[in-house]
Amino acid sequence: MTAWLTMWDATARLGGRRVLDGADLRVERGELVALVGPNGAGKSSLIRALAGLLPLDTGVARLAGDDVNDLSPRERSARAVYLPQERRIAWNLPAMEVAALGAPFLSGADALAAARKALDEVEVGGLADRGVAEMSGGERARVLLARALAAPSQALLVDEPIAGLDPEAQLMVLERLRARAGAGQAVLASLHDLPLAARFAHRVAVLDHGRVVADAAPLAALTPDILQRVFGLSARWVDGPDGPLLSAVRARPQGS
Ligand SMILES: Nc1ncnc2c1ncn2[C@@H]1O[C@H](COP(=O)(O)OP(=O)(O)OP(=O)(O)O)[C@@H](O)[C@H]1O
Repeated sequence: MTAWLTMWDATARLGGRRVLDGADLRVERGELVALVGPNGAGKSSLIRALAGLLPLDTGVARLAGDDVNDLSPRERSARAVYLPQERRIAWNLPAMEVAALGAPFLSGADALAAARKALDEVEVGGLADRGVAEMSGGERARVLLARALAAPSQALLVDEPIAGLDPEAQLMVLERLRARAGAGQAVLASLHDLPLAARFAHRVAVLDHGRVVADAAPLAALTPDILQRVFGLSARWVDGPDGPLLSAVRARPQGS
């Protein structure tokens, strides 16, 4: 079966620096895949390449079997929506109107209905009429996530969807993303919280220097060896009542 999101042998440069270096990744519909890796590993670059926003030097990024660069904006948005890591919004629009921008190809009434549903989905329906410049960072992040969720799309490409959210909201968002996968979407989410990635993702892909160096069920991907080599952690997983917990120290503390 063709995976919904496919990246194969992708290389790309930014500012003369190689940011993807032979990256391979596949995400099927029905899967939540966590993309993890240290700062600068290339997670945002990989997600942007899949969204058609970062040109590849070699390799290919496909949405539902077609090269993303061969698709019109409308076709792209039907196949995958993109939540950027950047949470800035230029205009002080009400949350409802910002979320409705996620569904630009729906009629006005349908777009507003989709926006309302998406705001409720991430539990900020009560902020629908509030200007986004008058919100906290976490509230605004949830409105932007709602904008992505409002799109009638088959896949979600979400860059750090839980960054800046409180612990309860982090769990809520990951539950929602997992439910979206359960409903048949392909979901690729970059995450820094490894225990939450292990708990919620069907699969974890570990990116290091622009290359996917492990891609498997969470604890099969996040082995002690990978945690040491890629993340610089001396770590082990411990069974917790609600999921795996990571006991970790820096493998190479400064001055040692
Ligand atoms: N506009 C740019 N020009 C030049 N280099 C860039 C640019 N944006 C990112 N980079 C570099 O590309 C590499 C990959 O960055 P990217 O943002 O994809 O990493 P990331 O894994 O998402 O990091 P983080 O966890 O910090 O968000 C890094 O070395 C970064 O310094």
